[in-house]
Amino acid sequence: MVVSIKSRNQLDRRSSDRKPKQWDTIIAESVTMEYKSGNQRYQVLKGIDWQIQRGNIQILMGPSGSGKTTFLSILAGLLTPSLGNVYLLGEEITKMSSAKLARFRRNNIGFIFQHFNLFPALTAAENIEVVLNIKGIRGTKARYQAQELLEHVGLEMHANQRPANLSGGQKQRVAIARSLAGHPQIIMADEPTAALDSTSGHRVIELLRRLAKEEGCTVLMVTHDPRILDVADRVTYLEDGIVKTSGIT
Ligand SMILES: Nc1ncnc2c1ncn2[C@@H]1O[C@H](COP(=O)(O)OP(=O)(O)OP(=O)(O)O)[C@@H](O)[C@H]1O
Repeated sequence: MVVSIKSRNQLDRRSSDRKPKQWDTIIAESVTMEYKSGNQRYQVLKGIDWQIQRGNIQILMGPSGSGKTTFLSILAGLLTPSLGNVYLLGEEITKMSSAKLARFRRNNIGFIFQHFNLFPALTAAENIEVVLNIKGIRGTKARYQAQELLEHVGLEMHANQRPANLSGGQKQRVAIARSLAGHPQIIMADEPTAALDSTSGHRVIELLRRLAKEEGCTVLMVTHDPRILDVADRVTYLEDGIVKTSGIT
């Protein structure tokens, strides 16, 4: 896939340009992932070195099957790499026990997926309250914070609606509001605008931009959506299991 970007500054830099670790929210060191298929093993990720600085919006692009979702899942601590290390906010998540990692993810990462994953039986506000409850925020405080989060995404008037009564864009904004519960420092999103029409897509993109630029969240997105390039600080192009700086013009 050929995409255009405004400046070569958006391109990934090679490891010689790497900043000291304290500046980076996410660091991947030699990340390798092998899958097995019958007796065969094949490498989807081939020793990737990579990093993202705080407050950046980083986009991950690449052809279908190039390993974007696998890489995002490893960076999020949802998958363990075959080899290599991942550091989030200065902590090595690849060394954490599963309980510690689950706690770390809960406290620090907000996830946004293409298919919303909202609970259909719960209202927009309740969908957010559930996550707040998991994070130890309950009762009136959770109700208040859920309302505040819905205001943040412009959906305060829809707090009592169930997902079936919301448009795709509104559902995605509820999902974003939910991912912000507890103020995570990192937002990870897989195709957050893929299911949205142009207006809703732009609202979601603007929201993600505000989170990064006004609130210092680090946003990592897998996307094929060229509109997101307008707000991206950097674009990484993944191909054949490695990070390529070419292929983007
Ligand atoms: N659990 C798994 N077991 C075996 N192979 C897998 C597994 N998950 C992914 N793969 C394979 O690894 C490769 C990379 O998959 P991945 O989903 O990471 O790619 P992608 O770049 O996100 O693709 P797309 O843009 O189509 O979503 C694909 O060939 C896929 O079939």
